[in-house]
Amino acid sequence: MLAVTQLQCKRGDRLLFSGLDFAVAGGTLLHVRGANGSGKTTLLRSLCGLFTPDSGEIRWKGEPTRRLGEDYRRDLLYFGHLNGIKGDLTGIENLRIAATLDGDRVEDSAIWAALARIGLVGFEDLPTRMLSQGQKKRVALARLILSKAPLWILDEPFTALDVGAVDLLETLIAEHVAHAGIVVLTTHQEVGLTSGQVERLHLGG
Ligand SMILES: Nc1ncnc2c1ncn2[C@@H]1O[C@H](COP(=O)(O)OP(=O)(O)OP(=O)(O)O)[C@@H](O)[C@H]1O
Repeated sequence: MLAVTQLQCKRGDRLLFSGLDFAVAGGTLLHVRGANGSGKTTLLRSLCGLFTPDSGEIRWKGEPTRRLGEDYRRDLLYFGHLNGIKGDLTGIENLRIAATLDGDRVEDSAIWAALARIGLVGFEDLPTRMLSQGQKKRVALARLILSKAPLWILDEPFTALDVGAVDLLETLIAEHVAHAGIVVLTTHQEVGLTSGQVERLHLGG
């Protein structure tokens, strides 16, 4: 479903990777690994169309992603280093806006339920700038519960989460893969799955 051929990325004069080939089918977790600076974030941003590779092709359902444009972005949920959470807005408002931007119609009751599942009962109506770092991250992660996108691209999603939130995120990832979704992620920890495939890609030789 997601296929990369002969991808090459440079940052300045530094060649991060070249000739990168891989394909990921539904029901698969692709764990991208490599040392600090090996290009993991650059690869994930390339997959999302946020960074332009020097050469190579990224295809989704057989079509080049640059040609699919919006049709690809609708199928994609990207979770980057920045939470993408607006501090002046409440958790409810943030998730409502995120869903609208993703092109999803989501009922408010589903947003309240997502925030409850992620452990934010009682914090739904506070401006998110009043939440702790971990709580802000939980608001952002609630997007995973609400999203209908088949492709999740998650860059270090476990950072700043406590044990309970780590367990929940592992469960969400496992459920997504079990429902034939694709997860591409970078993390320094192992992620267990109850069903589906785990594949590994190592950057940096
Ligand atoms: N905006 C930028 N301009 C120039 N070089 C950059 C830029 N962003 C990243 N780089 C360089 O590209 C290389 C790869 O960075 P990238 O963030 O993709 O690595 P990473 O494997 O995700 O690292 P980490 O594990 O530390 O998060 C690094 O050497 C970094 O210095």
